[in-house]
Amino acid sequence: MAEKRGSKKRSVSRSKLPQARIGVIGGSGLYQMESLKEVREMAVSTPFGKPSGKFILGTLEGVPIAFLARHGQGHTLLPSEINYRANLFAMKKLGVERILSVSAVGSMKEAIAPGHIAIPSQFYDLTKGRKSTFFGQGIVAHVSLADPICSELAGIVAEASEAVGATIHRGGTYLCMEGPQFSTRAESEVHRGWGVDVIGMTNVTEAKLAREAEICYTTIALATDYDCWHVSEEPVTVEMVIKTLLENVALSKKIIQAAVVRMGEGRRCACAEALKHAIVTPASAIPKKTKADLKPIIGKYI
Ligand SMILES: CSC[C@H]1O[C@H](OP(=O)(O)O)[C@H](O)[C@@H]1O
Ligand SMILES: Nc1ncnc2[nH]cnc12
Repeated sequence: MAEKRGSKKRSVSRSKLPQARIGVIGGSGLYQMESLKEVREMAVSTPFGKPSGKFILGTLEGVPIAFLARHGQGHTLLPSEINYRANLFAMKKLGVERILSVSAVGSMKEAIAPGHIAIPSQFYDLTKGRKSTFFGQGIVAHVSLADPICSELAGIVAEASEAVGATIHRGGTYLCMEGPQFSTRAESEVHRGWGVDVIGMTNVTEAKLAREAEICYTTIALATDYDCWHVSEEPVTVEMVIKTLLENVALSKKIIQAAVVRMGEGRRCACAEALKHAIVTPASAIPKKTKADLKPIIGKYI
């Protein structure tokens, strides 16, 4: 069922959209979730343009899920081409409260071997000028990003990962580069010197927008390679990444399933109220159109 816009078409209001509690963003190698039941596809419109593709809505262990492949179903979008704002806004519109983000990453530490799962707690942003805020257009807000990952959700994922037999690394820093090229050896050495744990090209932008949308966010990062710093490994190639991904995609699906059954209904974390003291602009000064566009995000505060 596609959501329609325009004067001649009937628009579907947010309250009529099926409300999914958990969002799953699939990265490289994860384009669908066969275990979903009662599945249907939905195109969701946003004031920021089109998401990466149609959402797959369904249930997992009875819990409503919204799944989106961030690079598109055929992996047609570069990390820099992804419309992160549309993806996250659509998740909010669909009623998502928690996002599990599955990603391929390069490992910057010997101990994080290919095939291991990292659940980072921090990001370092080296992206270049991506659109990574919903604000502007007459409304100013500054959310806290000191702890960009929801520790409650990350804890659930860590427990779930261990339960399905994954080797996990809790905490650490995910450096998000712009890409699409992989790092030079010099960059890789510098990143290691900074104490970075894993490197990827997508997650920080999602985490920033999730926080603005008051959605809990955690990364399930599958280490696929040692980037290009490791003395006894060849520099990373797409072939290397895909091979490790294909060997481990079933593991990430098991982790998602085990995590979903461990999630209760309510949220005790601060993510749910991230905007409470963040909006600077008084409601009376926010342009009408901006208010209307951002209603799913700011509606409860203005
Ligand atoms: C296919 S290798 C590089 C590619 O893989 C990661 O994608 P994702 O985070 O969506 O799993 C990395 O960020 C790059 O986009
Ligand atoms: N080495 C690497 N650098 C950036 N993104 C990646 N995704 C998987 N491996 C990566």
